[in-house]
Amino acid sequence: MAASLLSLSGSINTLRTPFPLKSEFRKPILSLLLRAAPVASMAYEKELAAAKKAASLAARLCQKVQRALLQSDVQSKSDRSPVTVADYGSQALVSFVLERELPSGSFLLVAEEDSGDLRKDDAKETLQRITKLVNDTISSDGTYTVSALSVEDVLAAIDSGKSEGGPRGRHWVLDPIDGTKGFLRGDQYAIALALLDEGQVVLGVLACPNLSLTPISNHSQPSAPNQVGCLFSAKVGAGTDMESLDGGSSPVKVHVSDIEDPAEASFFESYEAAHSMHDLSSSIAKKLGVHAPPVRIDSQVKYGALSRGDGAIYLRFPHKGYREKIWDHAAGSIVVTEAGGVVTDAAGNPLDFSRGKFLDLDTGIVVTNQKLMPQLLKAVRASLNEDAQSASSV
Ligand SMILES: Nc1ncnc2c1ncn2[C@@H]1O[C@H](COP(=O)(O)O)[C@@H](O)[C@H]1OP(=O)(O)O
Ligand SMILES: [Mg+2]
Ligand SMILES: [Mg+2]
Ligand SMILES: [Mg+2]
Repeated sequence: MAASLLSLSGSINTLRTPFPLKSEFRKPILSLLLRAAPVASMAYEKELAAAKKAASLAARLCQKVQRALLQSDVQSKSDRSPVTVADYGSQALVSFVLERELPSGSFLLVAEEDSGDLRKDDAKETLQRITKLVNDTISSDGTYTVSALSVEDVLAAIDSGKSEGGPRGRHWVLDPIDGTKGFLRGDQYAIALALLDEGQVVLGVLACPNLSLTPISNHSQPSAPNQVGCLFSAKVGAGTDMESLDGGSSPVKVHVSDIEDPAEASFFESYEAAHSMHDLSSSIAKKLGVHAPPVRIDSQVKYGALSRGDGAIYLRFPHKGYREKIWDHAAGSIVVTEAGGVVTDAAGNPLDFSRGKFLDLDTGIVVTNQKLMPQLLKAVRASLNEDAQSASSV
């Protein structure tokens, strides 16, 4: 309940409460929550600092692997082994850092990877590589005086991520590399880490090693190498910050686009057509009156870019049968909502992170600012109806 009340973000219309709330009660409850806001801004401070450190270190490991992958002329880009090494290495590092930075209390982590395949006989070499990468990254940071981790330590750290989540207690939620396809292409990917408290996302961090600090208006726009690498962080009731991943810039508050006219808006969608129905997005954008072509980016980097107003809308409509996982949206959604945006499913319901590993969604995920959301949901409904009608007439 306390965490639910602390999840004050955005407008009264997007306020999530653990019980149905009639509209006439929204105002008094909002003012109550506003009075509680200073408490909210002090909460989770240690946890946020630990999450930023964990995601930054994991990003360092991933960058090293991606650089080696792109420079190698032997390894084909379709070879999944480098990404496997980086996924596991990133997960082990995040779990290592969180456990050291927050030693008190039980540590529960819901994460994408587990050590099953790594314990097989043919994975010995891969496991050695991961262990070396993790140890090298820890010693490059220099803040932990621990002896080198053994392969068993690394396996145990990866397996800390076996929590199932749910509505009770605190659970960290991790995607060690979100946007595997982008990672392999040398494009965008993110390390996405969030904390759930009593089923609510209370903080989130997105490390985006290939995102430029300056706004992107088009995916293909190159940026100077020294301007690349962003860290977004958000805490309930405290807004969203962006800083450079290398620590070379101070955090700045970011805000979603304040565009009210969809004709001026641009929209993000998955780079991969297999991850989201591009036809449906273009039909929605057309109905809404959006002129600009879609900006296609991999991973939760889309949430980060949207939180600083690079684009105004994010549309995600996975193909039938795909079930969204909480680690693919927990960090991204709080980064956007704390920057003033709204994240809902296609029916306009807020995302519910309290049901375990999966999100129980109506059709898709839509993200925009508060002004555009009503029009966007109307266009979404119209396009989905058309889609259903044409499917039934075939
Ligand atoms: N068939 C699929 N449909 C939708 N999303 C997918 C599918 N396969 C993997 N994903 C996940 O979608 C996210 C990236 O999608 P996008 O870049 O299109 O936004 C990633 O979390 C990716 O997992 P992973 O974390 O393994 O990369
Ligand atoms: Mg993912
Ligand atoms: Mg992943
Ligand atoms: Mg994956």
